[in-house]
Amino acid sequence: MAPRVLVSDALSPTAVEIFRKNGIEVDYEPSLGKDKKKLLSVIGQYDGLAIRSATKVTEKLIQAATNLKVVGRAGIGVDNVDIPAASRRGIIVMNTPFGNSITTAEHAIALLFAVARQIPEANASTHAGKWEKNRFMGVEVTGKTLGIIGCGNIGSIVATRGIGLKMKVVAYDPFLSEERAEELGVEKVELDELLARSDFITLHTPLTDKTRHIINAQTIAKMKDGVRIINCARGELIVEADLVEALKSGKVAGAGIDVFAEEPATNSGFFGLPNVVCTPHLGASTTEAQENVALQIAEQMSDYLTKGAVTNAINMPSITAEEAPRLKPFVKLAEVLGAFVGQINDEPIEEIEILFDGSTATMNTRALVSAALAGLIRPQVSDVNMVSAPVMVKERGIIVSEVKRDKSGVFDGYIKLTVKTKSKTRSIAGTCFSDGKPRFIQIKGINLDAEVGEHMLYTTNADTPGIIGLLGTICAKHNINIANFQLGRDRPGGNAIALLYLDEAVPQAFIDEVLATGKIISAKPLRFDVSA
Ligand SMILES: NC(=O)c1ccc[n+]([C@@H]2O[C@H](COP(=O)([O-])OP(=O)(O)OC[C@H]3O[C@@H](n4cnc5c(N)ncnc54)[C@H](O)[C@@H]3O)[C@@H](O)[C@H]2O)c1
Ligand SMILES: O=C(O)CC[C@@H](O)C(=O)O
Repeated sequence: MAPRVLVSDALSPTAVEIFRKNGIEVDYEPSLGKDKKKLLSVIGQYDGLAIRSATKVTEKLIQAATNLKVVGRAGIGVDNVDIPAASRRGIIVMNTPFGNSITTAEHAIALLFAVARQIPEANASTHAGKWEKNRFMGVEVTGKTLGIIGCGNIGSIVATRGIGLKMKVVAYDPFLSEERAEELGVEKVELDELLARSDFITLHTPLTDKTRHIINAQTIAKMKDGVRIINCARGELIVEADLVEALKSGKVAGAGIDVFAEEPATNSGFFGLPNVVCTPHLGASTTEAQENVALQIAEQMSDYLTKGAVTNAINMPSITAEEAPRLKPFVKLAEVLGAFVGQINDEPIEEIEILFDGSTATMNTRALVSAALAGLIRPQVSDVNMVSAPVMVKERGIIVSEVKRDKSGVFDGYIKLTVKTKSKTRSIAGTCFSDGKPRFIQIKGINLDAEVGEHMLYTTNADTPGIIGLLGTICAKHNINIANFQLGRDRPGGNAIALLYLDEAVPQAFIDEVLATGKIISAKPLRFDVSA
């Protein structure tokens, strides 16, 4: 059955064409995002949800979205999506991080000029037949200092435009390297210095716990008198009441506000202030940007729903359409390795190390780590996947480390999982042969070569004669067919293991009987998802 996607905000119709071209059924309901009740009642039918900013993807919506696999944001900010809730449910959230950057940067520059020269007010007055030449005295931007808070994609473009306008550009961004700052021609400074030196301040950070209310009465007090502030990022970066106060007092000479703490903003302290230029979240609203983001999100969502390729996901490592087929058997391998340890383990896990040897070290190991964690945690939480597993592992306080190394043995490449609990360290390694099927090649440091089947039995014993006969006899007694029987030991007479691939699951009576012989130390029935 073709995957189904709902477009619940006003995306360019290009998105619909692309979904259809990719064999996806699509319902285009551009105002549904505003109708929470109706959206809630239909969301369960869809595999994908394509949105802009009007649709709020809340935990409640996610709970009702029983088939949802991907949320695609045609734009950058994903603060209208409850990402932890989506991750817990294994739903990928993707955005289009570059499609509207230029457009938004241009809007910031447009607002900067509009504020500097009071263009909207002058326009209204002129249209009204007044000729108030003396009322509108502006300021030049040439030679002025532009302070950029958040110098990522959009902030960097604003910086280059500012430099083109002969402004002196300073930037505050803890993640901006000195090299990048130099390359852009901006001076990297601390926040207080930016506040003290800037004639214009423009905001370009995402909304996070650290950036929320970054502009408030205290930070405004540190600014130059007569500063002008532009916000094309998110409304909640500013304590709006504090800025309104400063605009009224003249401490802040003007503001260009594209985004509001509450949107749609129908009532705001900014409204009616003559020194404020407002636009209704138009930063991304150009034909070019809307085409870009619609096209990109529809391609990305289609690639994920039809080929398993992951691009620009917020909560999952990327997997390109080209690498998806090569990676697929190794994703399965990582999952079954995780599932092996997850099933034999009976204590809380403290640490997990995932070693990538040889060719596997050159693959997309972040995706493989996610797959191993999903396999590991699935025995406890059945509906976990590669998106939700890392979140769940983190929530449980488990330390995960990844090691890569050059080819070290006979295999072109293999993956080894080592899991530490309070009392034990367990390890298992596996590889994929050219048939694309996973094989276990080492358990507890003991070499073997075991095909992975849906039903398996793992036993440990002291290396003594008679174990094959013993297990074979009990299988025969329970009428359970053995597809494959693998043995291994660390040394003659030492620790030995057996891994049986069976045609069906063993009942508890079987395990009791095996243990009652006194020759088997432990016996664990295992189950693996071996579907392609
Ligand atoms: N008005 C609009 O229509 C519109 C359009 C596009 C994007 N946006 C908003 O603009 C924001 C920025 O977009 P972008 O593409 O430049 O994102 P980006 O991720 O490329 O850049 C954000 C920058 O902010 C920096 N940052 C993070 N925390 C910070 C902090 N505490 N202090 C200072 N800097 C910090 C990051 O290091 C990064 O360099 C988006 O998150 C979105 O909310 C608005
Ligand atoms: O969709 C829009 O119009 C706004 C998009 C913008 O806020 C973004 O974060 O990309």
